[in-house]
Formats: sequence, C-alpha cells, structure tokens
Amino acid sequence: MSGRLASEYSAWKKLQHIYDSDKSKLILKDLFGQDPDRFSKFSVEYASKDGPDVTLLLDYSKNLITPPILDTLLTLAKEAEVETYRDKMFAGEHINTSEDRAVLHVALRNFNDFQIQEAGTEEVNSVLEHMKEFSESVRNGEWKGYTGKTINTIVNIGIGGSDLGPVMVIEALKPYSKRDLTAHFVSNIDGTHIAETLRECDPERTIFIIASKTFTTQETITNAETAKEWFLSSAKDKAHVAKHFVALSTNTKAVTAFGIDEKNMFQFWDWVGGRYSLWSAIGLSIALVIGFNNFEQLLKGAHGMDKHFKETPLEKNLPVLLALVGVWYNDFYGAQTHALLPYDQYLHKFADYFQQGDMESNGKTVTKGGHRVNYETGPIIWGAAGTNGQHSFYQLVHQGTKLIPADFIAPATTHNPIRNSLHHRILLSNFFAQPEALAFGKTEEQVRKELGSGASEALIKSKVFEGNKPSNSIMFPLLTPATLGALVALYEHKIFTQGVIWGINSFDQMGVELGKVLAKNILAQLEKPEDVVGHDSSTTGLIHYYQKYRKE
Ligand SMILES: O=P(O)(O)OC[C@H]1O[C@H](O)[C@H](O)[C@@H](O)[C@@H]1O
Repeated sequence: MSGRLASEYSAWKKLQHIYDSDKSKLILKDLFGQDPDRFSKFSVEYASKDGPDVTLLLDYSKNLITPPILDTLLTLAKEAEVETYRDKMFAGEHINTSEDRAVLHVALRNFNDFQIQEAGTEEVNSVLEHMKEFSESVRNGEWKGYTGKTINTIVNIGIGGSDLGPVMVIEALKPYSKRDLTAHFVSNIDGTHIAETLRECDPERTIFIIASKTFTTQETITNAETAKEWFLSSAKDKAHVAKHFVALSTNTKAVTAFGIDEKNMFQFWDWVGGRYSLWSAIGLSIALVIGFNNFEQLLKGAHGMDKHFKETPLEKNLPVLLALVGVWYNDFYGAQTHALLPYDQYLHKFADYFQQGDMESNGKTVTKGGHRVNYETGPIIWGAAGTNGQHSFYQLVHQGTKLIPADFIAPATTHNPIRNSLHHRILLSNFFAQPEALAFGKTEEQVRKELGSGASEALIKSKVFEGNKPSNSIMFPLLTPATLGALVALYEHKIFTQGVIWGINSFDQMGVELGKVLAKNILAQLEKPEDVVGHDSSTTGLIHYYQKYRKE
C-alpha cells in the first residue's frame, strides 16, 4: 500500500524469472512424489490464543509452489511492507488515503485488547450494549408493536455491505437462530423485492431495520420509504413508527430527517467500510436472529484471527499465505478468477459475500500513488456450495482451458448428523476427492487401460484429466459463530495483504460512482422521448424502446 508498483520489487522480478524457467517443472504429482512430507510442510493449524476455542487447518500443499517459491513470495510480502501496513491499520492510521480515513473494522471486535487511537472507537462498547438491550427485548417479547403484540418478523433494508454480511452470517449460523423470528432482507430497488417481502409481513409484528452507512443510498431510502408507507397504511399514526423502524447508520441527520428517532438509531463510524461492517451496528439483524451472545462469539472469533494476523510471523500467518499463493496464480499464471467452494450448505452465501469483499476492495487499476498498474490486481471471485457446483460448473474446472485456483472449505462435523452422519460422510468424501482429482488428474494410459482396445482415440482423449489444478483446503471442527468469525476475518486479511502487495487502496470504491450519477440523470429523462438527450445512439435507442411500452 505504499503505492509502489509491485512489479518493481526484486522478489516480483525473481518470481517472474522462476515462473518462466520452472513452470514446466511445477507438477503436483511430482512435487508430492519427491517429498513425502509435503503436507506437513505446506499446512498450518491455527488455534485461537484466547477467547472462544477456534481451530482451523489450512492445507496449501496442493499449490504449484516449492519451498524457494514460497520463500520468494514471503520476501515479496516483506518488500511490500505488509507488516508495516498491517500495523498501521491496527494503529488507526489513515491507510484509506483517497478518503483520508482509518480502516478499523478490527476495532469493532477488539474487546479493549489492542490499543487503538481513533475517534469513535471508545463508543464501540456502548453501541454493542445498545444492540444487546434491543435484540434481547425483541427476542424475549418485551418489545411490543403498536397494537401490543410481540415481534415475529424483521426486515433488513440495505444493500451491498449493509446487506450481504448479515445475509451470509444468518444463513451460516442458522443452527443458532431463533426459529420463530423470521428475517427478510430487501436490497434490490426492483419493487418486486419489497413487494414480495411485504406480502409475508404483518405490520403489527414487523420491525424494519434501515441499514445504510451513508443513509443516502437510493435503493435503501426508496425501499425504506415504501416500507414506511405500507406500515402507515395500517398503523395510521406516525408516532407508531418508533416501535417498528430502527436505523443503522453513521448519518444521524439523515436518519432523523427520515423520521426515525435518534434513540432507535445504532451508530457506527466512517472508519468502518461497508463491506467490512457486519461486525458493527450493521450486524443488528444477526444479533436479533442468533442472539447477542452468539453475535459476540462471532466477533471474538474474528478478534482471535486479528491477533493471529497481527502477531504471527509471515510464514505461519494464514491470511498472508492465502494471499501469497493467490498472487502467484493471479500475477504469474494469469489466472483470472478464484473460486470459493464451501462444502457446507450453511455457507451457501459465502462466495456472494466475498464477491463484494474482495472485488470491491481489490478491483482497482491505479496504485495509491496514482500509477496505472502493469499487472493484474483483484481476481474475479465466484463459487457455490459443494456438491451442487460439481453438477454444474466443475466440468470446466477439471477439463476446461482455464486455470481456476479454488479454496475448498469444510467442517469436520455437522450440525445435522442425520442418518448417523451418512450425508456428512458423503459430503466430505466429495470434499476430499475433488481437490485430489484436480491436482492429480487421470492420464491417457489409465484411460486406455480402463476402456480397453476398440475405444476410439477421441473418446480416450475426452476422458483424460490433465490435473495439476491447484487448490487450498480449509477445515475446522464445526461451523460455530466463533469459527465463522475467524474464517471471515481470515479472508478479510487475505484481501488486505494482496492490496498492500499490489500497492492499491483496498478501502475505497470509486468504481461504483459513475453508474449512479448517470442513472440519476437518466431517471429525470424517462418521461418523454424529447427529454432523452446527451446519450449515444444505443442508450437513446434503449430508452426510447422503454418509452414505447411504459404504462405509468
Ligand atoms: O451502507 P450504504 O451507505 O447504504 O452503502 C451501501 C453500498 O453501496 C455503495 O454503492 C458501495 O459500493 C458499497 O460499498 C456499500 O456497501
């Protein structure tokens, strides 16, 4: 994050040289054959030092690396001053330079451990206390709606970072949820989203959580106004809004202007990036659904990983290792994407969540110093829960022409050990088999032997698996709140580390602005064809097509 071009580091040049000269020798089958200890050399087990017990195993042995390559990658991290910038982040320095802000999501889950100097951090505990009181009173039925009934539904209205984190966590921690409290999430401006949700809500028993850091996001404010209108069509009296609407924001003025009482507002601060905000007041829906104690466990699990990231030498540092092997494929092998493949149905939103987390953070073309990069930055993140992906896109991962590094993630035990864990054993057998198949493939000789004489050459060729496809495997005993916290923090710090190496600012999102501005301008032109001015012929043609059919 020094803003230097990564390609100027001597370790980068060395890596390029190694790649050019040794690429053909980097064959997983051979690397494993040559070194029976490869797994123990290239795996690390993380155990939390204090707080809730969390253990995580990272096996990165199925990567196209050797000890000298890993050493050079570690040198690259040193040269890029990953440790210095990490310490700057924890110290509250304004490492988000374009917005002149600190980056302190770690302060939200700090529990007074690290010394952090930044205005607002001293208020973290009181906001947590407010979240605790509120979530408990809703959960235990003390909080009543305007007709005196208890609350059975919450609707979080927010988008991007004010939506994806809570959605992912609530899905992931379903075993801990209060089953008689339904949580809905409305994000899209498409009226269908709120209309379909409101059909399932009873105005007397629903709380709307308006989640927006800025409280200016068009989608969220429009959806919130629609929800308020819908609510008031039953409740009539505006005074009832206080029982049914709360806000999560940094913008007190806009919240009160919307009509939400300041005491129903849960504050956070500009040093919390949207995509890093699930740990803040934005996590209120999480606390409501899984209970405050479990929310706190989530935070503590993340804090354990923060400590690990902050205090562990780079060669044993999980986020750093994940980041470095990622850089190896992204920048030297030319891999365009990175797949997140959790073998846990509860983690089915994990890849969606980190699409924003990673792509909004590291999808940049200029360094902090304003230079255009001459290498690749953030990868395209995608994925789906195993085994579903196996029956759709794995064909391409196994036999397609692209190199797709992947992280396989699985819990050793399940919350649903039905049929004596039969399902889980089958799930895990796939979790073990897929990285093995990707790495080691199936040779033409094997196929020939299997098919016997008479098989056509074309058929033989089509059944060959070239192998040598890299992956990481991450395992943990069970998906608990604390484990999930650690897992999410692991990826957050991976993203940070890569951003530092690439010299970019991982904490702004200028790339989302242009479309917003153009949409605002177009909205004002939608009424009449003669208003449509200042566009290219394609955009004009599309708007005219809409105007032919519009009914309102
Ligand atoms: O929380 P809000 O201020 O409503 O922002 C919601 C989202 O919208 C923006 O366009 C950003 O790209 C996201 O980073 C942010 O999470």
